[in-house]
Amino acid sequence: MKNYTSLEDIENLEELIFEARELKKQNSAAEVGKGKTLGMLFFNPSLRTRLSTEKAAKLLGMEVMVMNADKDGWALEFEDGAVMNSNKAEHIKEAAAVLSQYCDIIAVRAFPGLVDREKDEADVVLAGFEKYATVPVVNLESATGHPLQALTDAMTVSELKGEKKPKVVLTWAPHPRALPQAVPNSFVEVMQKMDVDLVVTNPEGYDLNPAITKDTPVVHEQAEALKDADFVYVKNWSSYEQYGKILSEDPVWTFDNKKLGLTNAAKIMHCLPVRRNVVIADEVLDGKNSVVIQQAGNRTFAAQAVLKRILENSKK
Ligand SMILES: NCCC[C@H](NC(=O)CCC(=O)O)C(=O)O
Ligand SMILES: NC(=O)OP(=O)(O)O
Repeated sequence: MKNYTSLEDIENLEELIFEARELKKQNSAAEVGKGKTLGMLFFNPSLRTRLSTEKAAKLLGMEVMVMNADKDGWALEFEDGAVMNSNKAEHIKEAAAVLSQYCDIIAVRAFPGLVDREKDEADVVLAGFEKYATVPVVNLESATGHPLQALTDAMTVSELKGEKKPKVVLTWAPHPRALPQAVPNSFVEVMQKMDVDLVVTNPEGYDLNPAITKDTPVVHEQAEALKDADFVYVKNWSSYEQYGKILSEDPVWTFDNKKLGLTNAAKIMHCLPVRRNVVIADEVLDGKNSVVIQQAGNRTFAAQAVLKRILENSKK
């Protein structure tokens, strides 16, 4: 693994999950990152990604530098050939090259604008770092994907599934704000790599990018999709078709105990942060089927597995 910017960077998912689960058992410091520095740039807020990735790096012996790049850094220009006579003070060419001298791995969080689909799909911030950094780059949630979350989700399913091939349902839920498709995109991509029956359910108008769902069934009847589910991943996203729009806030899609009753006593997952009683009802989040805390706990070990792979690879 050279970079970790999308699920495509995983050579063998099963091995990587195994590694993360082994690291969880050890939960102890290693030497592989000694003398190496992780630099993390956040263009958006974070609790889990920021702290679990920092913890993961430290467990590997790395030094960590974190910057709220949106607030504390110079406004960055990403366009090639731009005449920088407006509000952007620094070009990604210099920023990435300079950071590459301070860091052995650069990790970046940059959400989409949710206005211009083409622009978001170009993932300019992450792609800019990938292009101009001379060290490995890790995606901490970009405009289109959240692969560290997805690896965590895959690890959590692997820990909790029984002998039989599980039915995994990704269901849309309402939310007052327009949210990215990054988390559901990466969840679909990672589940497609696993031995599970995956179904996506969402209201009409909320179908994810068909280039991502591919032949995964997309059902507009939530109750039908939830039938016999062993895992339900609840998540809001804004419309992909009417890009970035909120088309519905219908509470009929909120995940409550009645919905849980339609499943095969499913484990309930969410990446967090979650809006209680809008996305998922208290009774579910506080009930025994919720695994969201275990899921968030696994973030450390998924990140550790990825950073370890990158460090080992860059030693060669
Ligand atoms: N990193 C995990 C989720 C981040 C983001 N959620 C949010 O922005 C929720 C914020 C709110 O509830 O206002 C998302 O859905 O991609
Ligand atoms: N799940 C997740 O990425 O959480 P944060 O946004 O708090 O990092």
